[in-house]
Amino acid sequence: MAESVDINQLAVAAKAGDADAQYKMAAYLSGEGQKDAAIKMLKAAATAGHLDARFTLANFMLSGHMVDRDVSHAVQVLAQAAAKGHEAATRLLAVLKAMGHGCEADWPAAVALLVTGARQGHILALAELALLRELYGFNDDLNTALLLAAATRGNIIAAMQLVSRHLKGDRTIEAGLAKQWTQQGRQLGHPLAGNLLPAFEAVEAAPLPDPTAIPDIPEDLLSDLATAPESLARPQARVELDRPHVETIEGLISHALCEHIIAASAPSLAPARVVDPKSGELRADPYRHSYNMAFWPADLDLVLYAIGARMCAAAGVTPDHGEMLSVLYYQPGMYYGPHYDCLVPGADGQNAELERSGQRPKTVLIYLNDGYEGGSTSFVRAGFAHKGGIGDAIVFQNVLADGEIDEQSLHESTPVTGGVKWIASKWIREKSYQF
Ligand SMILES: O=C(O)CCC(=O)C(=O)O
Ligand SMILES: [Fe+2]
Repeated sequence: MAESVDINQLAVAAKAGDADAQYKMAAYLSGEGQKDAAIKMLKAAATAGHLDARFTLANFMLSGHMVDRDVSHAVQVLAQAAAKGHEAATRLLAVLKAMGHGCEADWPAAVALLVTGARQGHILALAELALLRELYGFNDDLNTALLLAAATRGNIIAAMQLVSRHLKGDRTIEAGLAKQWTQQGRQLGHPLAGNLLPAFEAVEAAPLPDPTAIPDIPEDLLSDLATAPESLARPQARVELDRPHVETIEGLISHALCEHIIAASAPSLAPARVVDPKSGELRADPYRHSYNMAFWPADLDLVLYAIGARMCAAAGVTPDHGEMLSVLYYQPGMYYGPHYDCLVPGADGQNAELERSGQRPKTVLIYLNDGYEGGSTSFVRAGFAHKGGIGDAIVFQNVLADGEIDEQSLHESTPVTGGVKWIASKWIREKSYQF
């Protein structure tokens, strides 16, 4: 059998010290369920300097999959791979430096890694640098050039950002290319592409432009982005209700950033599930009839991290108090039944959670799209319902001043009756969130 010959050859090469063969052998052994042998191979490849092996090993150490969890060691291994220009390692290291996960929090160092990646032509870094600059209030030709460079190198998120701008009257790309990228977006499952296609139905497709050169990224760009995202100025909050305490903030983030959250979350959305307390198995959640996902550190990018930090700031806490940024997606008929976001002492698993990171005193939501019917955030006892526009936030308090659950905070998402609803959610903890 061809495969077994390949594996035999691989095993021989791995034994002889070929790092690439060791890396491939590790994947094969892992697939065969030989965990210990797989990890030994992976470590051998990483020690020999194989960059993908270092990145994979760091991811395992970060999550505790296959090896003991060791976040600070993961950071060291990522730093070694990033120093040699490994794209994914540079990107993940930037997020961990921003979070201070396994290392000291160092926002300027995180930004410097993003800029280094962009200068090296890393596709995601080019797109993310443009979006981060937008979050910092810079909307200029450099952003357009960064998005264009990412899009022409095949990044569909950047391409769809330019399509979306085109629909708002920006003529960086012409209609034929907008159509072509939208069709690609649809094939790749970009969540916004399907809806946009009719806008270009009558247009002739154009050939792809040649990949443009990497734009010049000036040195002073670093100082433009040096302020930590939680310290940036924010639009004024408006108090909507005293009990529960509800505030709204118009335009906490821009439309383009909402589109980025939607696009980044879509591949991981799954129907909401709960663990059945009797069988211990996952089953459909009777209260939560929506699709959802959460961005764990390895799924984040610096833009998403900065958005999360901004949400925490809107709740008056530092970023470490926020749980993972989550996204909820409701199709017609879907809803999130009446619930409290705060933890209930004595409920299964919640005592340990309360002990670890304290209560969940506040919730921050950002409305990511509009044009749907139904789907308001409704405080069922307080008789207050709200539906924000794109990029608007709502911040509400789940507990009273004495820390007890505020029964008035019982809330729901009413059923969506037309179109689809996207929302980003961040639950805020009393103490630094331990995960
Ligand atoms: O979708 C909504 O409006 C509510 C979401 C929510 O209650 C939550 O994420 O805790
Ligand atoms: Fe909630």
